[in-house]
Amino acid sequence: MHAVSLEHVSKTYAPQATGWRGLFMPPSGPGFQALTDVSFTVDHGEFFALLGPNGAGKTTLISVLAGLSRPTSGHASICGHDVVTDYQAARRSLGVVPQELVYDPFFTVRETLRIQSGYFGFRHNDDWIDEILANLGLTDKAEENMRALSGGMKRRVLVAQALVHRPPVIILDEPTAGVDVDLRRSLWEFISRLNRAGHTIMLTTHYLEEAQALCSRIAMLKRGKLVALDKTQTLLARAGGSLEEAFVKIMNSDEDTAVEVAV
Ligand SMILES: Nc1ncnc2c1ncn2[C@@H]1O[C@H](COP(=O)(O)OP(=O)(O)OP(=O)(O)O)[C@@H](O)[C@H]1O
Repeated sequence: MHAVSLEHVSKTYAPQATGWRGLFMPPSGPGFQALTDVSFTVDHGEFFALLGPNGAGKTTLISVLAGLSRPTSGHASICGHDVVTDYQAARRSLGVVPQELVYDPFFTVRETLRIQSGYFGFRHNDDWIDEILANLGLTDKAEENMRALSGGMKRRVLVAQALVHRPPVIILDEPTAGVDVDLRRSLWEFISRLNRAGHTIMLTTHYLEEAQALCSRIAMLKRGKLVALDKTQTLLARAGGSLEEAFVKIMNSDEDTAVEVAV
């Protein structure tokens, strides 16, 4: 049983109404295909990167795994639980750090984490909440209101929120976007520790040097298709340099289908 599994996953977004006609007529047209026949697996304990340029489909894929968006076809599962037919078990096995800073401005950090714990049925979770706060450098912010935190601090809370139910699989969607060097370091230290403790980590980032340093295997999406999947070292050896060179080479390849896929 894999930590994450995607089998022939495609996702087409429904057509959007545009212009003034949209006020009177239902949207028509083929919709937008954000993912096309994506298949891969991530094993337990892996530190895995999902890379791709803006609009490649990374967030869409994460939304499918988190049960926020239904695949148009294909199947996805977390720790063997189908994200559609066994949603609750799949969601309990997964912690997601979203790309956007979403938070309720009326609660303190601790209240936010208690509420999140409650969603997963954890009532007396303060010991674990304190441990997460300490590891993310948030202990002295615990009683502060969310709206009073800086952007980087809010991002730390998003990471904390994803961890309250001790999920075996953690997905981070660009966790270090707009984050200072100090937080970036402490964040990666903490995430690496979670990985060493057995958690499976899947991350998207535009900082390729982070993926190169942290991840043992890398997948690349281009216009919704999987175009590379291999061990980091193998990708580097093929490109003869850095991950950035490998990325640019693969993204500029005319091939629209998988070019370097190895499992
Ligand atoms: N709800 C939606 N309705 C229609 N199209 C959408 C929707 N969400 C995303 N898309 C489109 O799907 C494509 C993939 O978007 P997605 O956010 O998954 O890309 P991404 O790889 O995460 O990009 P980024 O690196 O910029 O975050 C984009 O062209 C986007 O405009």
